Amino acid sequence: MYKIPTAMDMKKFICKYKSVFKVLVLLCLLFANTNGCLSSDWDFLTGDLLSALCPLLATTTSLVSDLFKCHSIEEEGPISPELVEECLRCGRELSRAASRRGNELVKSGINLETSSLSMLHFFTSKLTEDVKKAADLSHELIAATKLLQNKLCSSCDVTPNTFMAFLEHQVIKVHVPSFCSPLSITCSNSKYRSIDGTCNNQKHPQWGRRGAPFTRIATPRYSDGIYAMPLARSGRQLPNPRMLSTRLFADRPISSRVLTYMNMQWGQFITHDLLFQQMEVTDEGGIQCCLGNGQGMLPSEWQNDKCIPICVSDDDPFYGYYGVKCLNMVRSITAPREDCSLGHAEQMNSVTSFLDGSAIYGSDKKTASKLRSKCGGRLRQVKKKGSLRGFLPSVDDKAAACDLRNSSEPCYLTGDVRVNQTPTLAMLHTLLLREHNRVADILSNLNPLWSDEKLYQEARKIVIAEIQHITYQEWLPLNFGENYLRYYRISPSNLYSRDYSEDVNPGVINGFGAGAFRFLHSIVPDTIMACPSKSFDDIVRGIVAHHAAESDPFVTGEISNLLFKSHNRWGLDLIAMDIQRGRDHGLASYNDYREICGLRKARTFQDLAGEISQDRINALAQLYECVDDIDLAVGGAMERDVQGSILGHTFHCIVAEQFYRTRIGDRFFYDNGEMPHSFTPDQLREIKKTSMARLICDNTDGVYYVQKKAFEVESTYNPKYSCDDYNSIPYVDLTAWKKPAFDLFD
Ligand code: HEM
Ligand SMILES: [Ca+2]
Repeated sequence: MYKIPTAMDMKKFICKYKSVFKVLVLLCLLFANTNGCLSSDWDFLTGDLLSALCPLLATTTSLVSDLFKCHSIEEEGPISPELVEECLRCGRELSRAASRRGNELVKSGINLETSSLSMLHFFTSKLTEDVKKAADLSHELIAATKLLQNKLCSSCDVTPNTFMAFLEHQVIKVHVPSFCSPLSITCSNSKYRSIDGTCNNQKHPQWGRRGAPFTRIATPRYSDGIYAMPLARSGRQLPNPRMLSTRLFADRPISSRVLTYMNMQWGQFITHDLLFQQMEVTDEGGIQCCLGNGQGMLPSEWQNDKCIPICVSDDDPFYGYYGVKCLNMVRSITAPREDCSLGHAEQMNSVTSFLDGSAIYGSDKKTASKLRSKCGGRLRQVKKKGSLRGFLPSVDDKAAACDLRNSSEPCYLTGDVRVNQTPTLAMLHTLLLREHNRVADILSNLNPLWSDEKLYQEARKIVIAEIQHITYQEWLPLNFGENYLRYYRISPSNLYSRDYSEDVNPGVINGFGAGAFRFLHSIVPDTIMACPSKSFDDIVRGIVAHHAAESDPFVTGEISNLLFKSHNRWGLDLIAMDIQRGRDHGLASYNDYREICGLRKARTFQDLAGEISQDRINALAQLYECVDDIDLAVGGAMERDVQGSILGHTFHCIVAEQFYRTRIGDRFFYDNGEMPHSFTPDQLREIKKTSMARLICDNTDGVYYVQKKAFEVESTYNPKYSCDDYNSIPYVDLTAWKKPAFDLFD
């Protein structure tokens, strides 16, 4: 049933690294005493519940008490299957007790009622049933790992880190179906992508699917090796995220000279296609970690174990004025590992990792079906007076999904619940909804006998190809430079590419979603366009005329003080949240990522001089105790830009790696040739004519002129052209999709 490591295995392993252990033991002892304000409530739970729930594990006599002594290894038996099973059973009990406790806390009045409405919506975002089930299972496995660690480490010279290294080498597979069994997926030979991303990779059908754990390129730095928030090398707390935000990311938004607001908007849109890190919620509602109106931290006995609030100091330059001392923050949901093994926590991606239009079409079958009109291959849309084109449909229960002042305000339904974050994001969703229906109508005219299903799938395939083309042909080279595309061999090909590899995991890298890509929060301009009185076309015109902010460590107060404030006077700090989120996910340090990205690992702050300016090095040295402590989100943001890119070396490398995997690991990538689902050469040539400007021209009523490069501001080098000028803004002719009448069922 189990692949159980033997005591001998463990002893050999421990003995091999004995000298290292002695040093680590000291660190381990330090860790044990420095949990402080950021610890999860593990101690509380184990203290109170363990002896009641798990008498076997609570006893002080260890079943494997002599395991780590380095003599007479031959006499030792294997770690008993009973121990592992007992850890699993208790892990389940403990995590269920923790979730019951979470529900009770909300029911007893510790809820988010006093937050602004939009903040409340943010923290109460519901999990679908299957996502919740997987998240619950991962809690059980994490708790079981922790119990095993406690048991094995309690009476011996072993630290959390060495325990994890041991697990890594001797993975304890849990093949007890009642606890966890690896997904078994049967794939058909479909010509189209599945909605949930399964079966894209035929060798690893689970890769890139909705609900998959994020992939890692660096070992995590949880302080207990498993799930506890990271600490500084010294064992003390890492610097406060809000302090880092105010000291290093000044509120001084500088306009980008070249990039439009649309460039920022596309970035957020493709982010939402690639990943979604949902937060833990209870069955009774969102988790509150602060005293009602942020005036302080809840005492630990009232805090949910998933709380990771951000403390704010009394002299904070903004919140100090309002007496705010605590910003709510809750841990991301976690996923079981692909093989169900015990080990450190992995966070869950609750959308498909592929760049596959999941934000438009949904990542699960139920949502996908709800979004379809079931006629002519179209998506559901609503009509408005005075406009020939459709708009996004509304959710059934608007008040539950949106922050509304009155019920006539919109609250949209799309493939992604984050659509309502800003009006300009909803605008982009609308453009793509219209594009789908426009394409479906043309295909239907060309092939009147095609079924709704065939039209939907073909239109979806074309729209996804357009999204991929715009991203890889226009957006990536503009933001990260042509060199980067060449270096990673993902430059647009003349026609087909043949680079698909079923050995490349298309999953989203944890350090990309919880670190590197979030740096682009700095290009959010200070006026987030929120003008419901403007017409749709006005918003589109505005978005290609307005500038994005410069990509630098200066960010607008709109997101560093006022996020989700709605009618309140203060909101959240997205920069502090990005830093705290990186810690929540146990992301390796900036220094570790430097090394992965080919730079020399810094031993002193001064070693950063090649990438970071002296004044920023000085600021970092004042805030962090040790160069190894620097968070990825902070160190990466301080680096000078790589030539031709809006990112510094380390972020650039992580982002490049991600877009490489997103392309090479996607069997359905639009220009893959010689596959049963590949576009014909005529079709692909047409797809490659598309552009952001064309997408705007084809899906608005009254936008007649657009600059050719819509992600760049208008200039003499990038002038506006008429939408009717098909030479300057080429048009995608779909006649290549006309099939002979007998060709109905391919
Ligand atoms: C108006 C603009 C934007 C707003 C208001 C916004 C807001 C947010 C919020 C509230 C989160 C969740 C934070 C957390 O709980 O940890 C988030 C996550 C994220 N944002 Fe943004 N964002 C914006 C634009 C962008 C842009 C332009 C990019 C990149 C090009 C970006 C990349 C990300 C990434 C990678 C995540 C993590 C994925 C997720 O779970 O959503 N965001 N953003
Ligand atoms: Ca996706």
